[in-house]
Amino acid sequence: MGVAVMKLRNPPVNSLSLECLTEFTISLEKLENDKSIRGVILTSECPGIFSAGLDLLEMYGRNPAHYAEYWKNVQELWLRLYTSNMILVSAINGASPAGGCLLALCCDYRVMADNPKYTIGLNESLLGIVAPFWFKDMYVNTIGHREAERALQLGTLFSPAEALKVGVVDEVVPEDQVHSKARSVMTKWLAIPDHSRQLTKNMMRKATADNLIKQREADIQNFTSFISKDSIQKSLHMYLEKLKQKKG
Ligand SMILES: CCCCC/C=C\C/C=C\CC/C=C/CC(=O)SCCNC(=O)CCNC(=O)[C@H](O)C(C)(C)COP(=O)(O)OP(=O)(O)OC[C@H]1O[C@@H](n2cnc3c(N)ncnc32)[C@H](O)[C@@H]1OP(=O)(O)O
Repeated sequence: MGVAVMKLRNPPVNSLSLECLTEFTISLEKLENDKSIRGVILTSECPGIFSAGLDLLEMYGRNPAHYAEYWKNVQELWLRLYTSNMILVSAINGASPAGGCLLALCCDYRVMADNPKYTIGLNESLLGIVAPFWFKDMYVNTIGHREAERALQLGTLFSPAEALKVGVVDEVVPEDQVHSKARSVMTKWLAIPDHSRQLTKNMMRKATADNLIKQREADIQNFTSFISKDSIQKSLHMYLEKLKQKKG
């Protein structure tokens, strides 16, 4: 039926390393250019984890040129996903913090597994960093200004039930039904003529995408100088240590 399933596989936690981001973008571009493909189901092959988000090791202890290169690729993936002409449905089968949530938010429909261990949200503030304006714009578009304002400041990671209530996801289903539900949602969306759906999607998303497109270079500079600050590097160091200590 012209549907591809993209399974994220970058063990152990599907963090979006530079290599992973690049491969993701290339795969998406290939699918976009394949006229037989009308929809993509985005999911994960890592048990219990959709994606741990951006790779912290790409943003810690590197040089400014690396940060700039990394951020350019993060922007590129986001623009491709957010403005895709294809129908994107995410089957969120695990934890989905920060950049993981970003991937899901780019989709047209989000189905999440009903497992309270899995959380989703833009938790950047918990790391001592700030969600960039285009992450924020997409959050506002999805859950509204008030909810986004609160969730961004608190760095809220929502359980599936909370995520459904606030609108971060569209549907929560038993874990063993995530993929079948994503497929049935896709079937419904495929019934809509592509041209009208695509024009409508473009109308809804263009202003948000253009907001980044018109200031991509400045956004790269902002990221690079922000992430290079000693205080921010210290926060990331502490966060990475906390992740290590969690293991005991
Ligand atoms: C006003 C001026 C503003 C200017 C602003 C300009 C720009 C904005 C600036 C910055 C924005 C940058 C945006 C970042 C978005 C992000 O995505 S940041 C990443 C956020 N991700 C997280 O917080 C997730 C952290 N991870 C977890 O919570 C857990 O690992 C997990 C995903 C829930 C899985 O838990 P589990 O118990 O299964 O595994 P472990 O915790 O034991 O992890 C295994 C292994 O993996 C390492 N790891 C985990 N997450 C990441 C990651 N995101 N990147 C890299 N590595 C990760 C973890 O450290 C373990 O490693 P090991 O000890 O070496 O085995």
